[in-house]
Amino acid sequence: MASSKLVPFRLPPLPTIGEIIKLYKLRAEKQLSQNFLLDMRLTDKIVRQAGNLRGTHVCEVGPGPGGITRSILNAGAADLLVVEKDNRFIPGLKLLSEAAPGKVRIIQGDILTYRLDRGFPKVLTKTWDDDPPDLHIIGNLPFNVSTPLIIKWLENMSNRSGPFVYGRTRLTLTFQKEVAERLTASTGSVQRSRLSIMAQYLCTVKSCFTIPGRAFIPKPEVDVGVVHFTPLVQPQIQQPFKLVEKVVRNVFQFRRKHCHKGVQMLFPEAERLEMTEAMMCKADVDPTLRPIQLSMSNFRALADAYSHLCSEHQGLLTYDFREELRLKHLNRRAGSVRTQQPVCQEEALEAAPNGLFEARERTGCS
Ligand SMILES: C[S@@+](CC[C@H](N)C(=O)[O-])C[C@H]1O[C@@H](n2cnc3c(N)ncnc32)[C@H](O)[C@@H]1O
Repeated sequence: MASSKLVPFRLPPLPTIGEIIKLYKLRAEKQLSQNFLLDMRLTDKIVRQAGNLRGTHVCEVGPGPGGITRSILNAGAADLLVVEKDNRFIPGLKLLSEAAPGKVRIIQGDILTYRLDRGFPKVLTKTWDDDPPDLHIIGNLPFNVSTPLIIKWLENMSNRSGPFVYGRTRLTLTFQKEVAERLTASTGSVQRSRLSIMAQYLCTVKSCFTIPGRAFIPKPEVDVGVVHFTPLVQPQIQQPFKLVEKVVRNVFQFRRKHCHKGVQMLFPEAERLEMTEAMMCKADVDPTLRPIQLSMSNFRALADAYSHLCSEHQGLLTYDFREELRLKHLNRRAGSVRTQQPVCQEEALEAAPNGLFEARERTGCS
């Protein structure tokens, strides 16, 4: 931990966030989904969810006018790296950096591509089975960035790359409330989805609190959930991320049907029924359970059984039923050109193997 850990720090009096917004004419860009938090009690509350920040290193993603940034500094962070895409916010962030000399590093860049594995000193690194490192990531990002970002970071977590080269780096992030509910949903809950399994097999995921939309300027259409992630020492599924993602995506394909329907789509049409039966038997999972009723140990058993089948059947791991469907459709179309029969996408779906037709019944993103 940095030596400033023991020295309490408070920012000197500064213009309020509202005044900063006026001073630098920081009108929120609707197309960038910018919504600002001006209430320091709320920004302090978000930052408290990360735990004790005294003397730690922090990366804040999307600081904007700097409300959360101030709370992080007041919480005693020794080193704060902020990554902000929109250059209009840089002068306001520089003002903050001058008020906290030597503590703030400003990067104007995109967090989706920024190399966080190079952003902090290597001495911070802890081994994976040790306690988490003195490094936290905190951010209130637009929803269209926070979801792809957490998916990317979950994969980084499983490979111990990106921000996880330092060990089990903790994350405190905001999401649209419905996404926060999916991330934390337990077995049987209607919010249980692909995101629930992917996040929970790798981390302890804690729903911290909800911020009503009216707390933001301008007010978004939705409420916001604050979620805290701590990577697990032992992931609950011991298979490569891509394999787990494939199994979970296929199972949730038909979220209202029995889970074997989604499992079927992991296999080429010719062997579909036989291999689905083999997989369900090996996993010892009741094929009539709905995807939301499957526990983490059911998903672990399914991923292990699929991995076993992939080791016995070359090419299975790369099989994608959507590609098979696409080729089938193209062949039919070529045939119809020859015979002057019109063929449309609807007909291709009707002719598709059992299950694909039901794909059209899917509700929302799982
Ligand atoms: C919802 S606003 C929140 C601003 C501030 N954190 C707050 O709570 O008031 C999101 C911020 O993230 C920034 N941002 C959006 N996409 C980004 C990206 N890909 N990388 C870094 N910053 C991004 C926006 O410019 C904006 O400042």
